[in-house]
Order: sequence, then structure tokens, then C-alpha cells
Amino acid sequence: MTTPVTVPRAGGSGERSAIAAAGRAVTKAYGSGETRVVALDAVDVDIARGRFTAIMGPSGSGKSTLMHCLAGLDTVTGGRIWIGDTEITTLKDKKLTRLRRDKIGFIFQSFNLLPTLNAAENITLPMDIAGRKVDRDWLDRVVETVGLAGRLKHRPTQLSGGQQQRVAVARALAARPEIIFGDEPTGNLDSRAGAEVLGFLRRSVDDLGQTIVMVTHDPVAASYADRVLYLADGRIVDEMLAPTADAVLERMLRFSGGDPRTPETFDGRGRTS
Ligand SMILES: Nc1ncnc2c1ncn2[C@@H]1O[C@H](COP(=O)(O)OP(=O)(O)OP(=O)(O)O)[C@@H](O)[C@H]1O
Repeated sequence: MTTPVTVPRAGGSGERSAIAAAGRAVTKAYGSGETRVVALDAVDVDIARGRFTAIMGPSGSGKSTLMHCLAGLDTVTGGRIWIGDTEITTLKDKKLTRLRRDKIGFIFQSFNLLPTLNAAENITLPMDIAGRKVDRDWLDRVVETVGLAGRLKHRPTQLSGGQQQRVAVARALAARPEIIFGDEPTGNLDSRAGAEVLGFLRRSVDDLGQTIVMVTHDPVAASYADRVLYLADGRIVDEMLAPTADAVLERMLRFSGGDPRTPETFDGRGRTS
């Protein structure tokens, strides 16, 4: 086993490494010959444990590809990736599947809940499938953190979009994963419900010590993070610590040469379409 990086501790993580996930020279190419697309071009990245990291960048810059590779959902063309101390780029399928199940939580844009199960059953489903014992005290804390205490018996159709996404957040948190990846987790929510879910993600980092990586187009969503990584053409070209929505928006405009229509289109609230 190799520990990829030695960086100053982010704090609060006891004896554990300060890095929850890392990539070195991560390269991902699709196709070959004239149709070859380099989605990730030798990316080096460290994701701090117990922190909230947002990944931003123009459409096609490689955000989803980076997230999928870091989460072991996609293979790399070159380079190495670690989740905690485990290098995943050398893992065989079965071990990778187990690692994803045990160490990684996912929150997608579409909430991916099972309609026939109630909220509580949806939350514990991954652990039930894995045959893992549910830690009731932890579950209570998670449910309280995401504000679902009165809704556990409800089925997804009896919940609002924001509440459904809170169930998905609780499901991701319940198994105490090493890291949670979110692919535009508030992309399908109106701004109020989105703010609520982002507030709960923030609380799970602050109160529960969770590590979160989130791909987003939305400067307001990014402002909930501790750090924003900016991708362009498959490379990390910039980062921002303690981002504010205005600073993120300004940064996006600067990238697009001051023209808010390129590379993405903004609506009146600074969101991108
Ligand atoms: N399965 C694939 N086959 C071929 N090319 C792909 C594939 N998936 C992604 N790409 C290409 O890789 C590049 C990066 O795509 P990716 O989806 O990671 O970008 P993104 O920043 O997440 O974009 P968006 O914001 O539009 O979701 C793009 O040029 C895309 O066309």
C-alpha cells in the first residue's frame, strides 16, 4: 500500500489520513484516432477529509468524468486513484464493487429512491443488501441532521422533491462512508429545496465529519463548499477556498472572457442552464 500524499492535516480526523481521496496523473481518454477525446488530462487532486469540495467548470470540461473515476465508477486510461489508503486503480472488479459499497456514498440528481419502500427503508436499503448491521444511534443522528424525523414512514411519492433528496442524503450518510460523491445533487430542486439540501450536506460535514465531493454548475451551491476546484479541458486550472456565490460567479465569468453566455448560459439568479 502506498500513501499518495503528505499534506497538512485538515484537522479533526484523529489518526486517519487527512486525505479521503487522491488522484495522480489521472488521465481518461475516450475513442481513438481522430475521434479521441481526452476528458481528463493528467489530473492531480487531493480531497481533504471532513471537508466539502465542489467541482466546477464549463460543460464538457471533465467534471463528471473526474467524479466517476474518483468514485471507481469508471476506469482510467492512466494514472492512480486512492480512496483513503486503498489504491482503487489496481483493484479487481469484485473488490472494487465491495469498496464502493462499503466506503462510498452517492447522491444523484434524480433521487434514485425505490417507490415501494418508505423513507426509513430506503435509507437502510444499501446496508440491508450488504447484510450490515444498522447503527441505530447513528441513524437517529443522521435522520435528525437531515430533518426527516417526522417523515420516515412516508413513501417517496408522499414526499416533496427536497424531502426525497434528503432521504437520498440520509441513505448516503447512514452507512458512514469514507466519502460521498454528489452529481449535481440539487440540479432537480427549486432554489428553496436546493438550499435546504445543501444546508444538510453542510451540516453533515460540520457536525458528522463527513467528506463530500459535489459536481455543480451553480455558484450558490458551490458557496456551501469549503473549496471549489475548477476544471477546464480536462485539467484543474484553479481553486478557491471559502467561496462565496459572487466570487464563484465572477470567477466563472472571467473564465468565459466576461461573456455570461459562454461557456454556459446563466439565468437571472446566477445559476447555469
Ligand atoms: N462515454 C463517452 N464517450 C465519448 N466521449 C465522452 C464520454 N463521456 C464523456 N465524454 C467526453 O469527455 C469530455 C468530458 O465529459 P464530462 O461529461 O466529464 O464533462 P462535464 O464537465 O461533466 O460536462 P457537463 O457539465 O456538460 O455534464 C467531453 O468532451 C465529453 O464529450
